[in-house]
Amino acid sequence: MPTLETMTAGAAEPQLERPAKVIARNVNVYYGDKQALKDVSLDIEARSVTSFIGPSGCGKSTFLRCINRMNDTIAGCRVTGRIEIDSQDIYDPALDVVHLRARVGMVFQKPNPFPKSIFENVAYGPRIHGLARTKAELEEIVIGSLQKAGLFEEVKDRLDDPGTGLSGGQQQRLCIARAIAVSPEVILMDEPCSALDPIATAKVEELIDELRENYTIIIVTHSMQQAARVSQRTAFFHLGVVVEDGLTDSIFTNPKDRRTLDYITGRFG
Ligand SMILES: Nc1ncnc2c1ncn2[C@@H]1O[C@H](COP(=O)(O)OP(=O)(O)OP(=O)(O)O)[C@@H](O)[C@H]1O
Repeated sequence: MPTLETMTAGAAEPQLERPAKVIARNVNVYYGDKQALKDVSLDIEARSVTSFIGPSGCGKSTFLRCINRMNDTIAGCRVTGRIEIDSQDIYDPALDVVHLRARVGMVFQKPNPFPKSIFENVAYGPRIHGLARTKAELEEIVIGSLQKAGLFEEVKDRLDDPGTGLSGGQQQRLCIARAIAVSPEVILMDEPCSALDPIATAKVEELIDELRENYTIIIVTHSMQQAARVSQRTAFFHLGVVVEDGLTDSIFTNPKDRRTLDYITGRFG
């Protein structure tokens, strides 16, 4: 573990190795009178995994929800500032939010398959977004998504069985298949493994590593080990601000801010 002495004060953080997919500038979020995020500015690298870490209540999920405008659905929640995906302002009033949420998929803490068959769970999104013209095309999307989510071999003989009958880890991979099925560009994952056992967690982490070739992934995690295992970049949140962000290795071995050091060495959180 690093000590304050080993921290290089003010060293310039390396630039992103790939273009930024998501750019946030001066984002503030309020729930009624309470400010949950303060002036957050962050670049999220394309086709890479970024972890959001930080103590409970510091605003990680709030910021995640800004990226697909899920906060719009929370009464009393107000967002200011600017967020762009591929240079497009996602808070532009003319933007189609349904289309945005297809581009920016989300996987939640608790696996939440629909009370439908395994097939229908994955087919639902492509159907409502009109992505398949024929039954064969729809089947192709469903099978391809289950394959990408590393689940197809385990469920290929029971696609008509209820999704809710799968194990927790399989359900989470089903939810990832469901997110992938509408060809998103960004996948947001809010503590996707916290309800899973270590073996199911390892499978989902392996999957995240494979998916980063094609998708920009942001994962909120309480596990610093998980952040270190799965992400190339990490942002540390504390009391509604992003204290620092950078390459995961540098955040964990050479943090620049005392608060990051205290968090990663377990002094709080
Ligand atoms: N729907 C909501 N209504 C009111 N306040 C909220 C709401 N959601 C979050 N908050 C508040 O905003 C702040 C940030 O919460 P948020 O859930 O984003 O933090 P977090 O870092 O994701 O926490 P955790 O790690 O515990 O999930 C907290 O003070 C929380 O109580």
